[in-house]
Amino acid sequence: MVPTIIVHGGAGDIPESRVEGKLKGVKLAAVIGQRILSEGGSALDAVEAAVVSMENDEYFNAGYGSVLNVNGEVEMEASIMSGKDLNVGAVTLIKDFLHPISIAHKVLTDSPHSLLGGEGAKLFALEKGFTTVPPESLISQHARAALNSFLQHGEFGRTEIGMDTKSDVGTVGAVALDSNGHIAVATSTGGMSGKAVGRIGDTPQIGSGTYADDYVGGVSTTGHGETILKYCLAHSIIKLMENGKDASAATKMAVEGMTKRLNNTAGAITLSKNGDVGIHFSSQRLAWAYIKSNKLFYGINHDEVFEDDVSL
Ligand SMILES: NC(=O)C[C@H](N)C(=O)O
Repeated sequence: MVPTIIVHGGAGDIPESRVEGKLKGVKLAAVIGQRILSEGGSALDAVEAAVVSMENDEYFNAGYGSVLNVNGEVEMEASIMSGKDLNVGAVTLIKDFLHPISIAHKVLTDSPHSLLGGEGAKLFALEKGFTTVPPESLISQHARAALNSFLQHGEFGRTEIGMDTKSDVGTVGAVALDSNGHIAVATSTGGMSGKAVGRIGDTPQIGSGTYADDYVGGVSTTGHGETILKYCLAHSIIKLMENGKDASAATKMAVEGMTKRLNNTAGAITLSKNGDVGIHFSSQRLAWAYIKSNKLFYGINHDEVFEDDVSL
């Protein structure tokens, strides 16, 4: 099996000033993940490493740079899934760790549970040796400005259709196929600016933000959480593929179907079990990148594909 990785850096109405930083970040994340795969590493390790790289980057709404809830606090969530055995790990309401995706991965490997939240997730992380960081150290200037703008003009629940909120975008995700034919998916987010304290979105919910099945493929989603979770967007795409659609057609059909039915936007990245790629977004933009046959493909606007040579 030829190993492949695809990553995204969030769907939405991404302002011009954030385009370059996001493209740089998704390209780097794809290279980091692909390096692990090309050395024979697992899809799970590759997607974690790709997401960790974007959690470190203030251009994304995950880890450092996460958007803020209505009280001005970071509350992050993440999930990871192994297509080999359908094992999952997810965390939510994480306030003081830099890498929620790594804690989610530990839940997958070291816990009998699938989703841990809040205080329990913190206890688990501490038990497993993760170190806390001061919550303020996760807050970027951009996230603060986004909350201020939300508090002045925002209406929670509208992304692009009907309302201009440029601040929520930047959830990150990765889907990888390794040389053993295993698929893994990871997704991580700070959620949405101005969300209620304790709000949980689509990202930690398996079938909505993340799904992986070696028999079919893997999907990571981004966009308006309350909409994505009603449609179980990631699993909707998997179902369409199971019923014969290719990765590209299934991704487009489910994202467009969700948008039509629920009048809100999202994006998704997909890999089939054979490594075929699907990318679709009903939002204005979605930053994405993938690597195939030593070529790095990437883009952010509709109908746009750039290509670079890549040396790993
Ligand atoms: N930008 C995003 O993708 C936000 C995320 N899906 C959420 O609603 O929590």
